[in-house]
Amino acid sequence: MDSLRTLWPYLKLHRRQYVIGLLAVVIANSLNLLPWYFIRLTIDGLTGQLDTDPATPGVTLAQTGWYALGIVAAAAVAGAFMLLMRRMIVVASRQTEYEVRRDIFAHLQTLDKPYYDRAHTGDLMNRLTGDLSAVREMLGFGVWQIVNIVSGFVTSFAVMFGLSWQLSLIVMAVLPVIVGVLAYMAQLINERHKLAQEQNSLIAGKAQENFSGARVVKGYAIEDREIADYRALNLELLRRNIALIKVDGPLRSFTNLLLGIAFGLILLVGGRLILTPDSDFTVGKFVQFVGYVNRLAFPMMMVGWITGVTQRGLASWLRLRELLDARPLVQDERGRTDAHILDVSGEVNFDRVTLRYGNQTVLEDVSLEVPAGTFLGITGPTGSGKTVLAQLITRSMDPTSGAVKMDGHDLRTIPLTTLRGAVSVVPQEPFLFSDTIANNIGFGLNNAGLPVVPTRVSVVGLPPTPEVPQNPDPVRVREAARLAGLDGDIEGFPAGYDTMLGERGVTLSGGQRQRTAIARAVVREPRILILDDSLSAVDTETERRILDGLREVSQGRTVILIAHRISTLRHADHIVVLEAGRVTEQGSHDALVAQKGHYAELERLQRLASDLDREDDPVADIDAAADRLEGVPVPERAGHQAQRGQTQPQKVMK
Ligand SMILES: Nc1ncnc2c1ncn2[C@@H]1O[C@H](COP(=O)(O)OP(=O)(O)OP(=O)(O)O)[C@@H](O)[C@H]1O
Repeated sequence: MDSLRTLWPYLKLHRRQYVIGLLAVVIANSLNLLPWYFIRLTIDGLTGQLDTDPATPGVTLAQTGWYALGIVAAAAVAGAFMLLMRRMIVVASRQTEYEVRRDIFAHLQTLDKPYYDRAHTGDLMNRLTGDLSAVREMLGFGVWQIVNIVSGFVTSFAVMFGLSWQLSLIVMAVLPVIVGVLAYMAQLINERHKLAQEQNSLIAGKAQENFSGARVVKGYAIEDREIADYRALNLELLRRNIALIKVDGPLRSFTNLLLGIAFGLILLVGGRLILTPDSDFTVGKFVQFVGYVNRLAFPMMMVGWITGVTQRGLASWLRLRELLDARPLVQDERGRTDAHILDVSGEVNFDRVTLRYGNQTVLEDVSLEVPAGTFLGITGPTGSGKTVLAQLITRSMDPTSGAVKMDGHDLRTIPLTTLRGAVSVVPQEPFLFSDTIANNIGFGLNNAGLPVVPTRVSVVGLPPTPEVPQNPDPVRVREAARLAGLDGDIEGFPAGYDTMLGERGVTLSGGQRQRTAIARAVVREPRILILDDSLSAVDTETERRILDGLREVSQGRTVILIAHRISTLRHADHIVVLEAGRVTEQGSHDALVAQKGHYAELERLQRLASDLDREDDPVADIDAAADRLEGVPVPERAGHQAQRGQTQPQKVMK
């Protein structure tokens, strides 16, 4: 019931269609009673039962012609009403499917990273396809058949009782047993269908992961294991599907037997009624009655099936509701979010921030002040909390205690659209779409001027499919590509900026992917640009070009660069070293080297490594590449003294 209530907002959009469609079903059902009536008149006429004079036939050829015409006319009109029903109910179910799909997709867009970290893509896909189809089937074919069955039973029984109450009682005695057996069967089918659906989700998830991780599978040459795993899942699906098929075997035979018994009894009692002297039960009436019983057989069989369709539809709707009811961990809150904050300058402040996942403390008592326009470097051992620190700035999650602030506003008071419009992140593992490289770079630009998509589609004729503009400003795209050091590579591609990437086009190298993601972030001209280990896959020469670009970008912007390579960080205004979630060192490159802590050790090791490399490849020499940067105007570096284990806020000076 509750699931029906939540479906109502969608159903009520199509109330009119459902009412007209259902009336059409009832009318068609009533009209379908007529042919047997005309047959009865003909038989009774032919057998002389309508005539008092046995010497002449009780029906003329002309009359038979009219009856035949009546049968054809009834069939034609009933057919027209069935067409009307399809036009109304089946179309309404398709429209509802469109609306639910549209809403779920739009809602999924509002969910955040933690949701997608937990969700299985295969399962989401399965819900959007399999479950949505099950709901559509319930709302279309299901609704139609329920009304068809109910009106079929009511109209048929009304006439059948008029013909013979004795025969009607026989049918009524057998009918509930058959319907009960079929309903039980439907329940079994439903349970087993659910098991099969769950297995389908697992299979979809496995295939999706395998396709996404194809490189890893190939790299480790574990195709055979993958095939075996998939085969096991597939076999289990087959087993569950066979169990599903097996449900109705013996039960269907049993209902057949019951029907046979019912017809036997009808023949016996009906024959006796006809043969009883002075009885008004004629052969024609008997044939008409049997015709109606036959007509009931189909809806009877459908009862079980429809129960299954309805149960499946409702269960699927509940699964879809789970998607619609999911809420992002982080969202705007009435009373807390200040809608007046429309822009931020880029100043970030961590005020005694601690973040815990369960029992694990990921960040502890982190305090940091980053004035707008700072070039901030973050380094530290793997797992020390660098990414998490950056994620707090985009409010992927909220701190367990303390506060992250921008321009003095707690992030929780800044509208998410303002915040996410102000910050661009280049993630560690960039994702590229199967689209042109220009569209991949300009991905974040096309949010304005989108076509208005109708919320409801009309029954007669559909509006044209809206064209979503896909041409981000080419000048900005080229400039971003230049800043990311990608322009040279793109010019070498077959179709330049229109080169397709991914499944339908060229495959980019790791470094090219990283630079595409950097260009994508830069093109939006964000107030705060965060690069999470985004230069790890490029050589030092390319790194130098990107850093040059970032220097240009960083004029008036805050750039936060997470990196393991000292060469990447050395010219940052301020560098923070994280260890086990705590800020253990911070200051300028020179100050940190002088401090002889973790940073200085890292610098020494990397310098030694590059000294060794230099003999083979002078370009790979990190220091040499970094030295070339000396010609680039570097803003005055942070002038404060770094302190080891500092937890008090540190002002980062430009
Ligand atoms: N969603 C999460 N749930 C639980 N733990 C998490 C989650 N995200 C991160 N962590 C944990 O937080 C810690 C810090 O992770 P983080 O990704 O910030 O490390 P990092 O310093 O960026 O490492 P790397 O240099 O390897 O990228 C790790 O121990 C990680 O396992």
